[in-house]
Amino acid sequence: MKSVDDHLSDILRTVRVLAPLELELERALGTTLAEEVAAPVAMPPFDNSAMDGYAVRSEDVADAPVTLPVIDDIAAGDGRLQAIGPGMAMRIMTGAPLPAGADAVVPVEWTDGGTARVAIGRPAVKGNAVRRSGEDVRAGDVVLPVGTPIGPAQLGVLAGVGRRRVLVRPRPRVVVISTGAELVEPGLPLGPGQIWESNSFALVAGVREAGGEGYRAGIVGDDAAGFLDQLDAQLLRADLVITSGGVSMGAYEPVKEALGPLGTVRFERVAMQPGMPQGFGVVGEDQVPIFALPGNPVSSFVSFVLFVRPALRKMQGLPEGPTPTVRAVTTGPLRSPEGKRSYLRGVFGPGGTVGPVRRQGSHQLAALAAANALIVVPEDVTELPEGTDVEVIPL
Ligand SMILES: Nc1nc2c(c(=O)[nH]1)N[C@H]1C(S)=C(S)[C@@H](COP(=O)(O)OP(=O)(O)OC[C@H]3O[C@@H](n4cnc5c(N)ncnc54)[C@H](O)[C@@H]3O)O[C@H]1N2
Ligand code: MOO
Repeated sequence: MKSVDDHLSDILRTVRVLAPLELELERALGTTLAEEVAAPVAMPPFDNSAMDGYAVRSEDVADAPVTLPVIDDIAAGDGRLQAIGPGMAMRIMTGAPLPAGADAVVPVEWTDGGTARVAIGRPAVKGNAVRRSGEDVRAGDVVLPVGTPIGPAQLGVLAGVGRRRVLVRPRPRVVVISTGAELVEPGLPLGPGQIWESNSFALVAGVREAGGEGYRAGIVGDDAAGFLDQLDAQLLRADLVITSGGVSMGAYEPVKEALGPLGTVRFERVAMQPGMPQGFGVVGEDQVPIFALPGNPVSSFVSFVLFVRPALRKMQGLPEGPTPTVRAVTTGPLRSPEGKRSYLRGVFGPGGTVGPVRRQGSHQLAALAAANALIVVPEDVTELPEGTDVEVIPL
């Protein structure tokens, strides 16, 4: 059987980072920066007041209390300003440009608030309540390097340095196709032998959380030709395809049947539990990567976390590597099949502990939903006593 690490290496070797795209700022949230962004001018672009108060020359208020004539009012946004001479004050608002000659702002709270003359109660030192030009960023400074994930604060600084459009690695568009004649859309009544389709909901949500755009392409029955038609139609809009079901050893395995003969998708047994049967390769003229995940709900979910999420990160230009883990100490004994790496569903407890949930079957979706972690048990370990230090993937 192939190891989990080898399978992930093959995937990351095949998957390519998406071509960059220029987007309006409003559409850039969740993408990754594909250019270095520098400030075209200093930020702030001019010296300005940090408070509402009075612009003064600090030497004129050094012996406060003093009273000075107020010769002008400066609001934020005011353009051309007269300079301030010795012994004068100007009323100034937060964000308004500091007039030439002034080197300090006296907050209004230290004064009588006068408009023609102002009584200043205490001295303000040079630079008091003044925000200097370039104090945030100097002209030409890089504010965001290539590869930065764009969140709210990064969007803020892009706009703050005057950008309207930005070059990014776009969100990967991912189509999820579920296969299985037994599957029914949730919300519709179940007939005999049927279950509600759930994998595509979890997978699309996982794609979105990982920074992609996920689309459910609906359910395909156990018919290879029908599956290929659906795949063909979906390839037009997909950077990546995920299928679930139809990859094991049964008599009706439409995904394996349809993709196997293409020769570009390999179906393998990976030494892991759950998620042993895995298909991966490329399809179509554009060599779109395709993951053929096993149908058991926990298996498809765990496969997503281990294999699809790292692929999506690479496509977005984010740092490559396996899904990160943390350490925790087990609160109960664990069992694992020999020769397979297990990903047991668990719950983090207080103080860095983790315990397995009670039901560990690949079909036990409710137990997965009750877990918040996958406990990793290495291939060569079959039993672990309580109190063992283990690797854990937070969910
Ligand atoms: N003889 C063998 N049988 C099986 C083997 C094996 O090695 N030899 N492997 C088992 C393992 S492990 C897994 S995992 C599954 C994988 O099966 P498939 O990928 O072919 O998936 P299906 O047979 O279509 O479905 C499996 C199971 O999951 C349910 N399912 C499928 N799709 C969905 C969905 N979208 N939403 C909810 N539930 C879904 C389906 O009803 C089945 O119960 O094969 C084992 N068998
Ligand atoms: O390996 Mo399968 O994925 O147990 O259920």
